[in-house]
Amino acid sequence: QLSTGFYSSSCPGALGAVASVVQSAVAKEPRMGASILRLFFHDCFVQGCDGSLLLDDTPSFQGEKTAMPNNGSVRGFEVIDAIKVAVENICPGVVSCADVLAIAARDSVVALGGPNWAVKVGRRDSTTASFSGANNNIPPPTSGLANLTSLFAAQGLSQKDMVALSGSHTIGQARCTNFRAHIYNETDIDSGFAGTRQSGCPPNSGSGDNNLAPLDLQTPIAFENNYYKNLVAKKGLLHSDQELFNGGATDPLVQYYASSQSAFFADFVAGMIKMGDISPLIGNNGEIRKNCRKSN
Ligand code: HEM
Ligand SMILES: [Ca+2]
Repeated sequence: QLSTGFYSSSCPGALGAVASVVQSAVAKEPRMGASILRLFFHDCFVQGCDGSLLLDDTPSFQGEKTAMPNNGSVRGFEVIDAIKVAVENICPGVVSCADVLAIAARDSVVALGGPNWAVKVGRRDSTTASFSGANNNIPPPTSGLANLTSLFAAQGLSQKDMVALSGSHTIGQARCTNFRAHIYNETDIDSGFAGTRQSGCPPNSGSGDNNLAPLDLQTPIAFENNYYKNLVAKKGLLHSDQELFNGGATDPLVQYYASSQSAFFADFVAGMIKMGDISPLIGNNGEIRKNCRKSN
């Protein structure tokens, strides 16, 4: 079972090494903090938090990177590689890639002004990945509230965890292809905001698909509760975002987080710890990869 002190004697420098690489990466490009946080989510929802997402495709191995939610979208693997090199330099063969990702996700949130918490570690790395799991388990931005709730429930996460973890969309960017239908065809959106986003995202698919817009219109590189304030103002960028405040069961929780950043931070931390507990490989299961991109 995972614990916060797992590396305290085997690699006391691990936490500091991860933090320092994350801090310089985020200083260089603040969006990287968002990208790393998302990697942890996309890892944990497929076979648990086992580093499966980090494995590269080869001619004889299909990984998760080209699955629908990841293809052309996930980023930050070079930073994970750099962290792994730094950690291998101080204690070779000790710290898993799955743990590197869990710690880096926390450090990314902290680097952008969010809450801090003690990360549970002791995960080992998978030798397998699941392309179909990545396609089926990670919610698409077209999801409605019921679908979002059931995809989180399938991972042992509650609707409250789902709403709190979605506050991650207070940082980072999304591509036009993922919010086009919401800003052109839907009515649960502030019309001024829809117009603003339409100007950077052409209406026809195939044109401007990869144009970026911030998930939080005001402060996409600061981790606070603005995401929920946006939802209350009908300024959620993704269809799935606005589903959390669209006349359904989660409206009161969104309003609560919009009014209390400390309540959001507390529930976000609880959700991150719960998500980090999804099906870890422990004991003799899995391995400690030397290179996060391939099994040993
Ligand atoms: C609730 C269901 C969720 C859906 C439907 C969803 C969907 C998406 C989509 C479509 C994007 C934009 C990707 C692109 O356009 O390339 C995105 C970005 C992002 N997501 Fe989520 N997400 C969800 C939950 C989460 C959770 C639980 C986390 C973290 C704990 C998270 C963290 C992020 C971050 C930080 C970004 C920005 C990444 C960057 O700028 O590189 N999301 N999400
Ligand atoms: Ca995984």
